[in-house]
Amino acid sequence: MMIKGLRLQNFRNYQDEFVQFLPGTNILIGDNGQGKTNILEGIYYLLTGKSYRVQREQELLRWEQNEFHLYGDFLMSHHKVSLESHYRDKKKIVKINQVPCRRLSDFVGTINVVFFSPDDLIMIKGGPSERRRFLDLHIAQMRPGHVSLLNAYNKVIQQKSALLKTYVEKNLKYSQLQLWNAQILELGEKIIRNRSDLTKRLQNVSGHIYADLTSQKEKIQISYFALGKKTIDEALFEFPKLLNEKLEQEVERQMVLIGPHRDDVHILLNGKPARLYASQGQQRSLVLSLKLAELDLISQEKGEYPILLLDDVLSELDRFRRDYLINSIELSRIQTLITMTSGENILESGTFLRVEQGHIRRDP
Ligand SMILES: Nc1ncnc2c1ncn2[C@@H]1O[C@H](COP(=O)(O)OP(=O)(O)OP(=O)(O)O)[C@@H](O)[C@H]1O
Repeated sequence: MMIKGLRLQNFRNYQDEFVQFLPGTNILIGDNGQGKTNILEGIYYLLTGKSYRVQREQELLRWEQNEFHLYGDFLMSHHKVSLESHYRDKKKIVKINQVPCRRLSDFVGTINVVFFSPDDLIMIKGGPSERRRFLDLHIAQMRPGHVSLLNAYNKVIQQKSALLKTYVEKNLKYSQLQLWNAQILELGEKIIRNRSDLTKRLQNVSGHIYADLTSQKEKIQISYFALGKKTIDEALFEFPKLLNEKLEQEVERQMVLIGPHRDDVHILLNGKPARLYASQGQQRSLVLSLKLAELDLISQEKGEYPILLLDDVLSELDRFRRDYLINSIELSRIQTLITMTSGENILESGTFLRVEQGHIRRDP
């Protein structure tokens, strides 16, 4: 998969800018604060309907503007695909080949992307929601139905939470909560299965990569930890019982205590929780292994590598890991867009694109 061109209108610090990309490595080079990351963010938003950095589209609007447009030309299996995203008045319209899509899930995953930035270290040290987000974003690209599933599930959780907050005051009955539990069970089971399937595949691939990165000296184990149970089979078997057992406690605490919205991914490094014990360098290696595994899994399923976006990553890796990453990209001919600050001189070959105050030009 590759991106051939991108037009940004009123997106972040871009007024109206067009940029062409070539196969292989494209290096976005410039001083701090010129708009390098904004380009990657635009591509990521165009392909996933989400920003990697912020929750609200409002922040993506160029200051003082009330609408933005993004247009991208892509290649997938030698076919041209054009994607368009238009945001105005809190509404977004997305088009594939000029045809509007009704739902986000109709276009997410058309062209795949893997984003890697230093902020991703939060996947290791941050809370469970960061790890769930990583899984969900990957699954959504592979199985767009996962987006609808999560939306439906989150709505049910919100409705049940609202009911729990007024339960005593309105003198409600358990049977009313149990109606929501039936939906939590049905949707939650599918979410758990999707996430645990992906985790197993990630474990296989990233386990090998991590071992390679550490000359076979260190070992990682990754497993999906559902409903606080040791195995997925046990969690799914106990799910209906747990939902019933926790009702009283849920009423007392006024929150939904059982379901995949509280699950986690356990990452063990040499048998110990990475969240507690991994050093900075080990965290970087872990995230690098997971990202490379993501690339691999997408290519296994789609028959082509996704587009890789690397934001300020190379300068953070030591020589060995950087070379490992660059070799993997070059060997697999993955189209990669890399941001680099002027003067870093980490990469010598590739297409250089100079970014200066919201303007992009090809560097000779
Ligand atoms: N909504 C917005 N409207 C206009 N300009 C914005 C908006 N959001 C951010 N900017 C500007 O975009 C610039 C930051 O762009 P970006 O994050 O892409 O920088 P960068 O080139 O990647 O820098 P660094 O090397 O420091 O990471 C800043 O100058 C910021 O003021």
